[in-house]
Amino acid sequence: MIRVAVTGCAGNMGSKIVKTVQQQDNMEVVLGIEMPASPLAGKDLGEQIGLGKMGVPIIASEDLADGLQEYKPDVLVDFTIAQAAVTTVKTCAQNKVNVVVGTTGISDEQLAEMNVAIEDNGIKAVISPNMATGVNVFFEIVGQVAKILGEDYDVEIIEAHHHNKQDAPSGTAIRAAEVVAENLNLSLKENACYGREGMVGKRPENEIGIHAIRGGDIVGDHTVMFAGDGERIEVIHRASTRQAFVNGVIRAINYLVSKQDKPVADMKDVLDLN
Ligand SMILES: NC(=O)C1=CN([C@@H]2O[C@H](COP(=O)(O)OP(=O)(O)OC[C@H]3O[C@@H](n4cnc5c(N)ncnc54)[C@H](OP(=O)(O)O)[C@@H]3O)[C@@H](O)[C@H]2O)C=CC1
Ligand SMILES: O=C(O)C1=N[C@H](C(=O)O)C[C@H](O)C1
Repeated sequence: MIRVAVTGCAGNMGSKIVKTVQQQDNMEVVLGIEMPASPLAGKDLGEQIGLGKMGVPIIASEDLADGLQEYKPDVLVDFTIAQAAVTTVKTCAQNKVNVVVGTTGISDEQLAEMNVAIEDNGIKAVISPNMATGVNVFFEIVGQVAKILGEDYDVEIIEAHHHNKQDAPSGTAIRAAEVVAENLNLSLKENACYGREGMVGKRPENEIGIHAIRGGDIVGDHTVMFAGDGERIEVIHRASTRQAFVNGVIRAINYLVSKQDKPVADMKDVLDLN
């Protein structure tokens, strides 16, 4: 059995990941982790997320190192917030626990910090801003369209998410922008435009627009628009339930444990899209 720990275990994603892991024949949840000083600490995980008593504890994240030593997970899955994810990955690395990280809003510096901890301590990690199979195929299509159309088409990326989302733009929108930039041989840093307001003037050539909508319970929509003279192409992915992401997490855990041959992989590796 693959022993799984879940940070953010009572959150939108964490709670669904716990439920789906428990339905697998080859894995089980052994530990849940919540916010520092969380009132959920010490409670039974199953009882807190509607599964009934599981005999699996929730601990607060300040006790993570002790929890990893005691419950010995093979993999920890993190869907929390960026700063928490960095601390969690470092603690996992020091305790030789592999990680699957879906948390977004992670800066380049934070990602570098995580990668150093992973490589220095010899653990493995799958890190991806979107675990859904369809989104990872969407990235491939977006890359191909960008390459075929070239620089004559203006690229605008629009994402929409629920009103509780903390980070903007979404990690998926940023990855889509990176894919476009790579395929057009452009620097994303130099050409990204995050929203527009006021007398912004004529659209610069090569600009990659990125726009975030927040409202209601939208699970996650991403559109990449390629606008040319007299026509446009829109590549769209819409997630209608979070189960699409959770299913990817299960695939990532299995891949990490049985096939992964490099320290840091992403869903392209998991889905064999390389
Ligand atoms: N890669 C992917 O496929 C996907 C990625 N995401 C990303 O996952 C992240 C979480 O999303 P979502 O589940 O909707 O968010 P939620 O706010 O529902 O869940 C986050 C959970 O993490 C907890 N938490 C916060 N800080 C810590 C900490 N230091 N230690 C342990 N737990 C902590 C929160 O506790 P509290 O509520 O008390 O603050 C909460 O229970 C986001 O970054 C989101 O963008 C989401 C969906 C898919
Ligand atoms: O916060 C969310 O909900 C989601 N976040 C991810 C992102 O930022 O890309 C993935 C998904 O769209 C849902």
